[in-house]
Amino acid sequence: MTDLPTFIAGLPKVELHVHHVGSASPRIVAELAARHEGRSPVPADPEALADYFAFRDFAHFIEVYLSVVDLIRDADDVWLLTHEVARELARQQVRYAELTVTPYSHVHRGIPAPAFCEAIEDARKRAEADFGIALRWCFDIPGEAGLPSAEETLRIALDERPDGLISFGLGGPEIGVPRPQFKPYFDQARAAGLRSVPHAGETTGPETIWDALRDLGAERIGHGISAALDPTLLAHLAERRIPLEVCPTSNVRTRAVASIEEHPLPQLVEAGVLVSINSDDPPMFGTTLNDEYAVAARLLHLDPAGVAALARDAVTAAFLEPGEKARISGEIDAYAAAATR
Ligand SMILES: O=c1[nH]cnc2c1ncn2[C@@H]1O[C@H](CO)[C@@H](O)[C@H]1O
Repeated sequence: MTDLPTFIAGLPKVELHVHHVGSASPRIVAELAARHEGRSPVPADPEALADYFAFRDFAHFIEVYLSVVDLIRDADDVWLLTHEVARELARQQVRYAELTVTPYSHVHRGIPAPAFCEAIEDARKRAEADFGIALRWCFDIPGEAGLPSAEETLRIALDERPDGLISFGLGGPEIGVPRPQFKPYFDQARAAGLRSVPHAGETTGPETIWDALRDLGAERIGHGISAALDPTLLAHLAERRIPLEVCPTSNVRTRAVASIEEHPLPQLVEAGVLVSINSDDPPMFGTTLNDEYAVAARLLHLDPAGVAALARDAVTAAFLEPGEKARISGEIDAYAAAATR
């Protein structure tokens, strides 16, 4: 029997809640910072960068996040970031990932939408060829930029419509950014066949999750951890099999949760809610997807069979064609059977 970290490292997985810029490794950040020497507060030195990625609170996290977004100045930077993020996911045996990108933030910094979409699409196709990983895009609205960014994000999604685009999201701060105002944009995105996956209940209460369900037609919820405070919501999510994209270490590092021991993941699972485990912004939180599976295994007291079941739940929650779901689940079953023989 292999030890749990080794089992997790080799386990085929999917990742559903991971941010494009948030996945820039220290090496990539250093390379991008070096390209724009001196004009950024983001340190190029990996040691200094680890200290830079320490957040007083969620608002401070968003401020730091946007300083890394500033490093991405042209389509080449976009391509480099995307291809390297795919490499790191594939290294962790990720077969399929829904990567959240925020086109508004890059277009707003001078990268034309067609060039941005061409860069992510070319990197996506090259990553599939180079690493055997399937990437799909969630275009998300940076909530702090309000309705103008919602308008622009929807326009880019519908006008450019890159082949890999499958979903429409809403990120950034929740406090002071009520979900209902974004209903018209989610209505149009869903009418165009995009799946609805807003963040909600990360730094605010269950009512934000109810708003995301009722006003934005959410099919999955980004984070959604405050559902643990509302038994009616828990029952609703469980009965309707509405998945939560849980990112345990993220919630501790952004101070949304005081400590990993207090994370509500066990209550969510106990209530029968379908949960996927994700890394969110791994280098910024000093974690990896594999580390997040190890954290979940510890919090949920899982053995390898239990961890394999978590991986299968993420496949269930994915916006994947049924045949692809069956293929990846079959890989998980075969791996788990061999490893636990
Ligand atoms: O954990 C998170 N919660 C909310 N937004 C996030 C998170 N990680 C990265 N972003 C990103 O923050 C940017 C500014 O709004 C958005 O691009 C969003 O995708």
